[in-house]
Amino acid sequence: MISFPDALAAINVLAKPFDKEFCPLEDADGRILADNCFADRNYPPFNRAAMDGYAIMYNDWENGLREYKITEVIYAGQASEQTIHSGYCYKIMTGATTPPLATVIIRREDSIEQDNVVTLKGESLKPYQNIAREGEDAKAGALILEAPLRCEPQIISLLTSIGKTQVSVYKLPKVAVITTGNEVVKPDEPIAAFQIRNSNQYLLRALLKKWNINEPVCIHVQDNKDALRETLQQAILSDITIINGGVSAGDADYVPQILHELGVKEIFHQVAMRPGKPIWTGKSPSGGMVFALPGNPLSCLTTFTLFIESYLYKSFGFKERIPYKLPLLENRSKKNKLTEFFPVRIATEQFGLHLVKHNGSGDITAGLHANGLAVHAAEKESIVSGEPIDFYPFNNYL
Ligand SMILES: Nc1nc2c(c(=O)[nH]1)N[C@H]1C(S)=C(S)[C@@H](COP(=O)(O)OP(=O)(O)OC[C@H]3O[C@@H](n4cnc5c(N)ncnc54)[C@H](O)[C@@H]3O)O[C@H]1N2
Ligand code: MOO
Repeated sequence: MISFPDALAAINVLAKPFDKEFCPLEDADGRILADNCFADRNYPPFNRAAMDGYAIMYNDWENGLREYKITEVIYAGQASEQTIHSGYCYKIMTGATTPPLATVIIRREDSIEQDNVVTLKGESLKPYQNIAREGEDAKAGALILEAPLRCEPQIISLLTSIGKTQVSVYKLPKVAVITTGNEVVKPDEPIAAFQIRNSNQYLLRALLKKWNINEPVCIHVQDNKDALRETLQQAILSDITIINGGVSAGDADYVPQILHELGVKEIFHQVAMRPGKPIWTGKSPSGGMVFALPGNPLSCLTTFTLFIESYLYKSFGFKERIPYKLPLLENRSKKNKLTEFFPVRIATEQFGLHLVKHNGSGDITAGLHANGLAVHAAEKESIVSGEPIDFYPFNNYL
C-alpha cells in the first residue's frame, strides 16, 4: 500500500495548468486569475484630497499666515481652473484633485470660514498632509496582481480600478460526480430505516462550488455492474470524474474493476491513511483524472480536501499546496502505522487547534464544528499537547 506522502506526490506530478480564457469582470468572482495585471496609470492618478477642508501652499503656513481667501471650490470629479497665490486657498472636498501649487490640506473642523475667508487653527502640519500623492499606491506599469490569484471581492475591486473589463482566468474543468449504492436515496424521497440520504453528492457539489465549478454532472447509480459501467463510460470523458462509494472490499464494490475494464489506468488504490484508505485514483483514456472516494462522509470530505483540492490547486496554476503548522492543544495517540487525519477546530483563546470529538468516518456530525483537518504522521505514536502539526484548513484556496 502506498504511503500518504507518496500518493499526494503522484497526484501533484500529474496536475498541469488548465487552459486560459477571458471572462467578463461581472463573472470573475471566485475564478482564478491566470495572467499578471499591471497598473494602467499612477494610483492615485492625481494628488487626491483625503479630507474635506482647505488646500493651501505649505510655505504660507510656515510663514505664519493663518487667514486665507477662498479662490475656488473644488468638488470630486472636477478639475480646478484657478491658480492660487500667497494668502489664498481652495475649498476642497474629499476625493477631489488637489492643484499642483497646493501642498497641504487643513481639515474643515480645524478652521473657521466666514464671508469667503478662512481662519486656520491646526497646530503642527507637515507638507502634503491630508493629500494622497499621485502614484504613492502604485506607479503606472507596476505589477499589481500576480497570478495565480483567486478573485476574492477585494481583487474584483482592484481589477475594476485598473480597468479590466475582461479578466484572464483559468478555464473550469468539466466534472462528473457519480455516487453509488442501493441504500442511498435523494434528499426529497421517502426514506426507509435502512436507507440514507445522498449527502455526499451535495457535499461534493458544495466543495466544487468553492472553486466556481458550479454545474458538475451529478448521477446516482445503484450497485449494478451494467448500470455502473454504462454511467462511468460516459463520465470518464470529463476532465475530472469523482466517484463515491463502492471502492472497498464488499461484494458490491465494483468500482475499481469496472474502471480497469474501461481502460482507466490506475495511479494507486488504497493509501496508508485513515480515513480514506480505500481511495482509488486513475487516468482515463481521454486524459481525465478519476478519483474514486470512499463512501463514509468524513472519508469523502478528507480525500477531496487532500487529493482533489491539491490537484485543483496545481491545475489552477498554484504551486504545490503546503499545510499550515499549528500546535495541537491536546494529547493524541494512535497504535497503527497509518497517516491519520482528524477534524480540528481553531482555538479562539490561544493559538492552536482543538480536537473535534466524533465517532469515526461514518459520523455525519464529524465535520460540524471543524475548521479543517490535522495530520497525525504515520510514524508517530503520540502527539504531545503544544506540538506543532500539519493543518489543512477547509475553504482555503491560497
Ligand atoms: N473488509 C473491509 N471493509 C471495509 C474496508 C476495508 O478496508 N476492508 N474499508 C472501510 C473503509 S475505511 C471505508 S471508508 C468504507 C468505504 O467503503 P466504500 O467506499 O466501498 O463505500 P460504501 O461501502 O459504498 O459506503 C461506505 C459508507 O458510506 C455510506 N455512503 C455511501 N455513499 C454515500 C453517499 N452518497 N452519501 C452518504 N453516505 C454514503 C454508505 O452507506 C456506507 O455506510 O469501507 C469500509 N469497509
Ligand atoms: O476511509 Mo474509512 O473512513 O477509514 O472508514
